[in-house]
Amino acid sequence: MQTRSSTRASRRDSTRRNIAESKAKASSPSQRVPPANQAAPAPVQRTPQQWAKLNPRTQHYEFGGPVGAFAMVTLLPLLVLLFAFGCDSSGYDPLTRGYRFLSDVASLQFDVGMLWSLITSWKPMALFGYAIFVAQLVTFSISLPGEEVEGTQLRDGSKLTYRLNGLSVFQTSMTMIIMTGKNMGLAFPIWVADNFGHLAVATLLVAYLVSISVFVSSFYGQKLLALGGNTGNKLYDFTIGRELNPRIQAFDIKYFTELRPGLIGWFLLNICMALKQYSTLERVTNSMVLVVLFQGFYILDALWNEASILSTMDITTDGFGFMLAFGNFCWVPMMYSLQARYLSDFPLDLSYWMMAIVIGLEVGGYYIFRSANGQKDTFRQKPDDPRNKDLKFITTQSGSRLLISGWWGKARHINYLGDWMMSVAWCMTCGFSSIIPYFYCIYFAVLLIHRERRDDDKCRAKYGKDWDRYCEKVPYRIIPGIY
Ligand SMILES: NC(=O)C1=CN([C@@H]2O[C@H](COP(=O)(O)OP(=O)(O)OC[C@H]3O[C@@H](n4cnc5c(N)ncnc54)[C@H](OP(=O)(O)O)[C@@H]3O)[C@@H](O)[C@H]2O)C=CC1
Ligand SMILES: CC(C)=CCC[C@@H](C)[C@H]1CC=C2C3=C(CC[C@@]21C)[C@@]1(C)CC[C@H](O)C(C)(C)[C@@H]1CC3
Repeated sequence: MQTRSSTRASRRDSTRRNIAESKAKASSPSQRVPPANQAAPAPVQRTPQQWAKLNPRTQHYEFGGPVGAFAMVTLLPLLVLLFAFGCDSSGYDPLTRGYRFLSDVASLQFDVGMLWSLITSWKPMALFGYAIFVAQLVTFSISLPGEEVEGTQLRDGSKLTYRLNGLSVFQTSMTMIIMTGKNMGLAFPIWVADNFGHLAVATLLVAYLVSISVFVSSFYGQKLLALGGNTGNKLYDFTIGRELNPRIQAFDIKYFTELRPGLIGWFLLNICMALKQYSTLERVTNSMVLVVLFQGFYILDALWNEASILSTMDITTDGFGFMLAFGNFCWVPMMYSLQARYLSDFPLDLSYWMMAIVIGLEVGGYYIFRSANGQKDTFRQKPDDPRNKDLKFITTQSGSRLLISGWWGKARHINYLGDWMMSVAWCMTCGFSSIIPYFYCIYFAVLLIHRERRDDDKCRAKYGKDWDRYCEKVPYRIIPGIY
């Protein structure tokens, strides 16, 4: 497995090479690359006909079309609220292990009056606190220095520049939060844990606000739209994302959202849950230590390897709409912190056997996830690297090469398998008494299976017969020999 510093160095080399090549090639204005720290490139003037050609109408729906979009905008937020307010540990239910409200819903004893009383008792302080958190992340993302790198080439020929300062944003915001909350002692994490539902509403409001603003602004000025988010159906386009790279000058809203509020918010909530457990138990259980460490490591790994996100479909292909705004502002912090939350309500110490299984799954999953992603990155971005020398590949007509040995010869998305194994390890830290913490690995399996199909469609459209040739050589999608 390659080391983290060599991965970073390789990315830096390739980024510099990209910038140098782009500068040399910059024959048309759209290929010009701005110097580091400069605002967004000057927009190229095009006629309305040229824009219409560049932004063709989307002909195919994904995610169940407008009906699916409606469900996403309404049902997913309700699900978050259900988990946030419903996981009330004061009752008892064998399946949900004490999460009373959920069992009320399951047994159809749901009381609308109860929901109304929740809405009317909502605490605006939660929105105030969350808004300060997001404003702080925006301020640090804009002001802290970081390496300037280019993203992949867009279909208008241009390349956008991104500033990689995720780790310094993380460190600085954590320091600020610790300094601010220090005088409050455990009162701060206890407040956060006790007001989880109110915070969930706040994240939801911010997600709606950001996605509505971005959707409205996509109709003004000359904007590059996402190929999949320009159907003309407003609800669908709003949900999937109409504009490809909404920006305020050099500040890229999609890039910021993808790696800052969700991941850092998730980390912070986990720490608060661990401190809440400490406040009631006067110690932290081994299960809580494991889940906070594992997820913290996953989050830091994502920030450390920040540049790799530039080639994911979320950045290169998908527009920025409600789905990504909601996913990152609300879904990731509120739903991904479920295990730590559960363990703060129902403390549990794992047996040595269970710890060994959980650690084994985490280490094995991380090894597959990181080395598969790293192998593809090195192969694509540093072709001369000696680590590539034994790898077999096919060359496609588009010029891109597809690996057919190493990790990418075992299954077409072996990296998803590693990611999913980690998700199972996290859920297992909660033992087997309740099904609630297992929501995460079940949802994640659905997300990854669906994502693999979308990526397969994208690659078939891009590579045509070469993709079929690749699929013949690497027949499995995610699990070698099984699926
Ligand atoms: N925790 C979470 O909630 C989530 C985590 N993830 C994780 O994010 C990571 C990134 O995933 P994702 O963006 O889906 O995409 P991948 O990192 O799997 O990359 C897919 C792309 O890689 C290229 N490619 C495919 N096969 C080959 C090959 N054999 N050789 C070389 N290049 C190939 C293609 O792009 P090209 O057009 O360049 O050829 C393809 O579109 C994954 O590890 C995933 O587990 C994803 C979603 C949610
Ligand atoms: C239910 C719903 C609205 C789903 C929206 C999907 C999003 C939650 C996910 C889409 C792709 C994601 C990625 C990550 C988090 C979840 C979302 C936003 C990611 C940032 C997690 C950390 C990884 O290391 C990653 C950087 C590879 C990853 C990128 C994709």
